[in-house]
Amino acid sequence: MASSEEDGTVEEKENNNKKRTKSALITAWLTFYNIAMTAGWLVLAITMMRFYIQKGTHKGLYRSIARTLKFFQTFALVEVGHCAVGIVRTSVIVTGVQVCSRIYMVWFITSSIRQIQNEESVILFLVVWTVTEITRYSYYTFNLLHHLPYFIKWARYNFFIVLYPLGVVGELLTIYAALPFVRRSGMYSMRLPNKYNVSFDYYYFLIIVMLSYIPLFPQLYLHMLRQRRRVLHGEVIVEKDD
Ligand SMILES: CCCCCCCCCCCCC/C=C/C(=O)SCCNC(=O)CCNC(=O)[C@H](O)C(C)(C)COP(=O)(O)OP(=O)(O)OC[C@H]1O[C@@H](n2cnc3c(N)ncnc32)[C@H](O)[C@@H]1OP(=O)(O)O
Repeated sequence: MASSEEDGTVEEKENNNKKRTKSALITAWLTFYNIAMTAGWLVLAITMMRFYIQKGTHKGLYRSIARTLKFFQTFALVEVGHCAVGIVRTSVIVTGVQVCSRIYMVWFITSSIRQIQNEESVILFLVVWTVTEITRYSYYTFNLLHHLPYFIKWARYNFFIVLYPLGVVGELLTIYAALPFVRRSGMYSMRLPNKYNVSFDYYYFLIIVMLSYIPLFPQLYLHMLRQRRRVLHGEVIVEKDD
């Protein structure tokens, strides 16, 4: 009897130790990840500012940051993994839509179509993303370190009110600017007849992507407004399971 009680206690202690080690490893990984991402977006911000100050124009700016942008934006896929394995309390769907739409914007629109890289709309979404991400990742970092300055918390849950719609405007105008080039070049499209007997028109796909903002954006925006009420005003929000 005594020995089984002792076993129970030893087992409990071992389980608690394992849980503590796991939680410390997760915190260490998330802290590293968030610091790396804050640094990445800070590098992008500084590179963009330096480019503009030195050249006095936004033309050529996208090309100068394309590699770094592709790297850090694509690396954000890790975040979908964080949600999927449950190490952060965020919906896989919300994060997935957010991250994938950005990666799509970078790889399959802006980087693929050189003719649109100097559009003002590209600069608009780049500036908006950069401010958002520096704020968001520094919020997560300070939060994990239990030293969160109030202005970062405030910025994380207020900036998006203006930045989110501005980012969407920048993205939509960029896709719109891409349409004529996509139509003319027939890029990423498959015309019949072909050996797979499949037809795909990237031009119409882009129009569908633009239309998909109509149902998706309000949901993401409302999600952020609910997060804002929860974090800044302490409201208890019961969300549907995504
Ligand atoms: C084929 C392609 C098709 C494409 C189709 C396109 C349609 C797309 C339409 C929509 C378009 C959107 C485009 C995006 C544009 C922009 O980004 S514009 C820029 C402005 N944007 C914003 O300001 C919003 C940014 N988005 C978000 O913040 C997202 O909603 C989010 C990234 C998914 C985060 O939301 P959420 O996690 O729910 O909120 P949080 O409050 O931040 O986190 C909840 C809890 O989880 C913890 N946490 C999350 N991540 C981390 C982390 N990395 N490290 C540590 N902790 C993390 C966080 O601390 C919270 O914890 P608690 O406080 O304990 O609850």
